[in-house]
Amino acid sequence: MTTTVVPDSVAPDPNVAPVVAVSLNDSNERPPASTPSCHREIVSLQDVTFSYGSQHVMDNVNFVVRERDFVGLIGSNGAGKTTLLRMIVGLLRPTSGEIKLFGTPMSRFKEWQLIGYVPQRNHFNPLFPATVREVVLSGLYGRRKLLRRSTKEDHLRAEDALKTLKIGDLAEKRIGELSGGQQQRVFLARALINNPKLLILDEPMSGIDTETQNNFFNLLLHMHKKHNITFLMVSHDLDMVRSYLGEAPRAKSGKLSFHVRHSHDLEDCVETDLLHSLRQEG
Ligand SMILES: Nc1ncnc2c1ncn2[C@@H]1O[C@H](COP(=O)(O)OP(=O)(O)OP(=O)(O)O)[C@@H](O)[C@H]1O
Repeated sequence: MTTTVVPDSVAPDPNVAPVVAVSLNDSNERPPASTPSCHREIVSLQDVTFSYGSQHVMDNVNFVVRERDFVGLIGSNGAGKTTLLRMIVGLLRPTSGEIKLFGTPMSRFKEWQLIGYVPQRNHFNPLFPATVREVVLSGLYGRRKLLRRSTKEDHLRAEDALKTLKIGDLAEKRIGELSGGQQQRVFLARALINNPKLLILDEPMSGIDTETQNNFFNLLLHMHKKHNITFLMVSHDLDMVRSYLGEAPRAKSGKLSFHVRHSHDLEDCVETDLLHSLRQEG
């Protein structure tokens, strides 16, 4: 099955426009000499500047996301949050500056399975021709494997992801028939299927009811605290973000604010298979 729901390539649209990066805490820029091996640099933004044509969006953004950080990216409408996430997942190219992923410059980075990405909510036509299972499976295919056939192991992983997100009973439904909250679960399952180290979420809670939002957020916090997942999440729900990440941003860049909380729950650097661990916990 080769259904691709999330666009895997976007023509870069270079251009103009500034904002200044101000680090409020230089511990973000300079790790202590004895940084443990499970606190490595996951995303490094170095003087990242971006414009769409003549429209400046951001200028000289510097920031580092470390392993086990939960980073909340806050900013007003049009501040450039989605644009920044799209650069980090390789869908847009910075006008200037450099992005490194897991210590490797973006141009040489190939391990895209380490990154799960849930874009801003799409509104699907109810007739969109993909089932929930196909959408989840498409998370495995990556950029270079779009045309490969799915294996038995792929299907087992999809099953795991569906059960973890409690959407197993929706597997054969068309994605467009689902409610907003159900669709968000499907896209989180799609992002989790590769057992990623970094999850990038663009307003994952928008348009879903408060109870579902709380459940969803608690699931994310659990993954952060207990399963070593690093998060970069855009959210407009300031109360929810601040309740976990604190009032004060770690860094500011123009209209963008980065709130950070580091997980210290597990001090060893044990690797776990996220889907299996979550299922075992029920
Ligand atoms: N494809 C595009 N072409 C031209 N301009 C764009 C494009 N996408 C976004 N922009 C503009 O770039 C700026 C940043 O947009 P972006 O979507 O990154 O902001 P955002 O912070 O995610 O906003 P929101 O909170 O509303 O989702 C906005 O002014 C927007 O109008």
